[in-house]
Amino acid sequence: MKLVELHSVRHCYGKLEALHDLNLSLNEGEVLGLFGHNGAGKTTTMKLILGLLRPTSGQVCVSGASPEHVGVRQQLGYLPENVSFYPQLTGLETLRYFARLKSAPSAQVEALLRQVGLTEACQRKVKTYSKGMRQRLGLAQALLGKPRLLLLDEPTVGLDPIATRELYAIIQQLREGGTAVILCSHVLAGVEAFIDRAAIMAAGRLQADGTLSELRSQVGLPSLIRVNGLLQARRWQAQLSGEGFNARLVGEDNLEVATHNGAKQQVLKILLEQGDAEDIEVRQANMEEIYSHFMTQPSAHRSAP
Ligand SMILES: Nc1ncnc2c1ncn2[C@@H]1O[C@H](COP(=O)(O)OP(=O)(O)OP(=O)(O)O)[C@@H](O)[C@H]1O
Repeated sequence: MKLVELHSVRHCYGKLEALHDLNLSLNEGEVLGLFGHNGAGKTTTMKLILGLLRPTSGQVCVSGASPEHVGVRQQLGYLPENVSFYPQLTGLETLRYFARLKSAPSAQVEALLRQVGLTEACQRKVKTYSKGMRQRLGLAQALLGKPRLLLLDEPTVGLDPIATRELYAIIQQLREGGTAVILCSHVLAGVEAFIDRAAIMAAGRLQADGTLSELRSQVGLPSLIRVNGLLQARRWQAQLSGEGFNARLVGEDNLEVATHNGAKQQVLKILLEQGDAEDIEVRQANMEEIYSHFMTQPSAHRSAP
């Protein structure tokens, strides 16, 4: 059984149809990246899964039941986009307060503060916390009760690169522990390493859904082979271009060659044969490129909700 299943879900806010015929599912322990432009319907999708909204039509199931079911709600953790706390409470008091609200064992509080790196700051008032600290406290709050499914709405907004990496490391630990995660984000750089699947939404519809390798083969974007420190780069560019490859000179001694799967080995063989490259890097299409591809498809330009 899938942990989450959305069947033909429509959701309307009054006359505005925010989601049209959405079908989406999630397995236990899977991390799904949910991406899309502003207003694409990501938060609405999350709220339906959380049971905070009801679909206008269609069905939303979590663990085979309605998310409004108390037993199901207890399996869910949510970090909203704009997390806010009582500024006068300390981190520890805040988490104890949420533990009571969620009927989670108070023994989890200190362990979670440790997990998100807030032990030392836990006696400080939340109003003195930085944005990154508040996000981490929000994550600890979402993890109370050991949820089977964690929904994170823009968890890296406002985080510096180190804090972002730390947050992803926590998601990685959770995944290893079997927690499923839906990660909704506009920050696509580097996200590939932390997700199992990506769903891309535009104007309330799903444009794409699959593992990264499935999406890569759907989009057919080339891999880039970058060769650094190549003596006579210009000569190699001419040879590769002569053989029909798209080879671009970068500076005087670097080459960038765009190749599709079948040709990758052939290009690498040609480049290795002349043996004077300092470094060769092969880079597959990343999430930003995959996303841009789907967003420039005509189907992504139906009138926005
Ligand atoms: N409470 C609401 N009342 C009316 N319209 C709403 C409401 N919430 C969202 N919408 C509309 O529904 C559509 C989808 O919004 P949603 O917040 O789900 O998008 P999103 O993908 O999360 O956007 P963002 O990336 O900007 O957070 C948008 O057109 C939005 O204006």
